[in-house]
Amino acid sequence: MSHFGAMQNEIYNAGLKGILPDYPVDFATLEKRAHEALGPMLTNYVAGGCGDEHTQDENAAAFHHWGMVPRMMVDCSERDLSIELFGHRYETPLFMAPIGLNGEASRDRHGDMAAARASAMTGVPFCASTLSNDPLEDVKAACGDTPAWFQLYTPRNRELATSLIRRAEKAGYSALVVTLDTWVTGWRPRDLNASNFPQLRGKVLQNYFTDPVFRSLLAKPPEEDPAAAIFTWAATFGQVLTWDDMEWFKSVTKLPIVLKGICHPDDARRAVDTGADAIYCSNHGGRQANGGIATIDLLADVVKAAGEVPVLFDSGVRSGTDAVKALALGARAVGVGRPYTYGLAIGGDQGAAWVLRSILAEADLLMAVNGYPTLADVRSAGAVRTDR
Ligand SMILES: Cc1cc2nc3c(=O)[nH]c(=O)nc-3n(C[C@H](O)[C@H](O)[C@H](O)COP(=O)(O)O)c2cc1C
Ligand SMILES: O=C(O)C(=O)c1ccccc1
Repeated sequence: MSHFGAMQNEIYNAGLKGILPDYPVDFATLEKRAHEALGPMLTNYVAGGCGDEHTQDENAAAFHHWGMVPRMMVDCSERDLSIELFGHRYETPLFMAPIGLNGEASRDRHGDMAAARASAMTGVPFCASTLSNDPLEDVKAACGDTPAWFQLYTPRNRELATSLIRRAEKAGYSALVVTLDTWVTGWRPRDLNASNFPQLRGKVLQNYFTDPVFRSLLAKPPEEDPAAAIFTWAATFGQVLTWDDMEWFKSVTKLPIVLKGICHPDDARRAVDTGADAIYCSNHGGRQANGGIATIDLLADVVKAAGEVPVLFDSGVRSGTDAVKALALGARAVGVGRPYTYGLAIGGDQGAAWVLRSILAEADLLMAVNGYPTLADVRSAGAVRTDR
């Protein structure tokens, strides 16, 4: 039964002894502090989105036109925020979305390890990105007892793709999240104006540089000739996937397959028909396609089309309230993206864990005051669109 809301009393009680929190609990202050810590180049990359960033802004803003109706005289002195996914019971309905730049976000440049430790501390599962400053084996080990998932950017070279999948299986990841929406990078004015793309400067490529198949493609090891290794990475990075590829994924691994980037109900149905174990409704935080619709506004139709297949969600979640709204609209689990990376920037593992705990505390207390003791109650209460 949930204890997440207890963070509130801990903060007030510490205040009685004159101790203020080290980190903020609201997104606006968190973002401001993180941008100061990251500096302009990394801020451009993490905070930036595609085009004029309208889709990215809408992702967060659209939560405001969804509302929930409180219920009274319900015993919700205990709340249960646990969920079942891929045969495992998780204590929280959150997960840490894959963020390829975690490695660079923390001061020691081992932000993937710090994110993994935050996962171990909070029980919020970490979806480790293919793009990482530390190899996926080390990252998994740092997740402790909390299950972790591996996000795959499918290389054009299938032998390399297979090698990454085998490594993820061997390391003990319990799901494979295949990202569909980023075989080519969206048009990102902030990065373009600064002429800076971290991967092309050799950042976050350690999963490739430590891979035996990748290394076999090189004349010299990456340690000796990093420029050639980066060139080889760029040449193999972007594989366009089609529905026919599902057969290959199903043949190559027994891990549950999650398709990330699904926003259309027809695509959700196709994913189910071709054997996806979960659907991940996301527009990549508005970083890939501009001119899109806030993902939260598309979620309910994707959930309906997915039927019994669980739907994961991200894009624009900034608070516990946002998370509860996504759960009310049918998400099985809700991905926190930029907020935890900002936590890494201001306080490493402690900072990321603080952000996750704040979001959980707000969600728990919202369920308490709204009279929703379980996530089944949240879902049956639903969310109401207020602008129509
Ligand atoms: C800096 C950054 C790097 C990202 N890297 C990846 C990645 O490596 N793989 C992936 O599938 N998604 C990646 N994403 C997308 C996130 O998984 C998630 O969909 C997005 O952050 C959600 O939007 P939000 O953070 O605004 O809530 C990245 C997002 C950001 C901000
Ligand atoms: O920055 C991103 O959102 C991201 O995931 C990515 C990864 C590799 C190439 C381009 C974008």
